[in-house]
Amino acid sequence: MALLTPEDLENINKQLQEADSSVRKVTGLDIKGICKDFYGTTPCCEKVGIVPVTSGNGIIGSFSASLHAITGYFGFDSFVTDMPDVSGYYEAVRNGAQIILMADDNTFLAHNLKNGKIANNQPCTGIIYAEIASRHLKADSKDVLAVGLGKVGFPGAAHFVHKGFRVYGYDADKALLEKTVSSLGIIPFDPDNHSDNFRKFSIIFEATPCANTIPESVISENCVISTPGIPCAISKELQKKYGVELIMEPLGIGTASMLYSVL
Ligand SMILES: NC(=O)C1=CN([C@@H]2O[C@H](COP(=O)(O)OP(=O)(O)OC[C@H]3O[C@@H](n4cnc5c(N)ncnc54)[C@H](O)[C@@H]3O)[C@@H](O)[C@H]2O)C=CC1
Ligand SMILES: N[C@@H](CCCCNC(=O)[C@H]1CCC=N1)C(=O)O
Ligand SMILES: [Mg+2]
Repeated sequence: MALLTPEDLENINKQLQEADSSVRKVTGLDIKGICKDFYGTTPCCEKVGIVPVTSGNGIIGSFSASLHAITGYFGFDSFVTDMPDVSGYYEAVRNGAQIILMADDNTFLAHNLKNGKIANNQPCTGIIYAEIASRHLKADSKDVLAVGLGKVGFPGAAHFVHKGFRVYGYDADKALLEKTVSSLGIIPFDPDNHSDNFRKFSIIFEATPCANTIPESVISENCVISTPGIPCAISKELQKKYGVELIMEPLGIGTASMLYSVL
């Protein structure tokens, strides 16, 4: 399980603002606009209780504080409980939380106590990053390259398929790639050796825990790389050389997707 580090979360407000302006450039809408349009919901000051959780690797420095900043950015009224775990959950409900946000090492959830809706960060992240990329105003075709088909990547690839895109997919885990090819009907495509069907993409989606997974050969001018994967899927040089519009942010876009999906 790739866990966030406090370094990933530094200047979360700045990272969120920069990601928002990239989303606006690519789609003409900001993150709020995408979430509103996609989920058909809008926040009206729901109270969000953020509960730190000590299990497993324990509390991640600035994780709760980052969620507090993120929920505020999207117009929610939020608080972090003083206590963690069960006591924190009790404190959140007693203090009027309508939505609970909490994460252990495997699951990061949003639970709306009023309507019973619950969301998981992994599919919500894959789907919203795919949704953003699918709205690339200057896409040259409906072809998409999706690298990394795990708990975040698979739902993202599935979303592109449901939206009628032609998905070329790759995962280092051959068995997983095979499973995904048969279940989603995507086209297997290894970006590192594709001499047979050489091609470039204007929409690329990446969800792996590895750096530099997108080689120069598949990048087209002014392409969009929508990547929740940490660390970054391409080098700064390649990003500059091809005028790549990078949609990448460590926590906020996925959290917004979770929140809008439970309203
Ligand atoms: N930005 C955000 O909001 C979020 C980011 N993440 C990050 O997304 C990444 C993926 O998370 P999960 O899907 O939960 O992990 P996962 O382990 O379920 O999936 C990762 C997949 O990438 C594949 N992979 C690894 N190296 C590869 C390579 N070099 N080329 C192609 N495929 C490769 C693995 O075989 C695996 O199937 C992690 O870095 C995680 O930290 C996760 C949640 C939210
Ligand atoms: N229990 C800790 C939080 C652990 C979060 C682990 N999950 C991740 O790092 C996922 C969530 C989005 C990206 N990666 C705390 O309450 O401080
Ligand atoms: Mg995010």
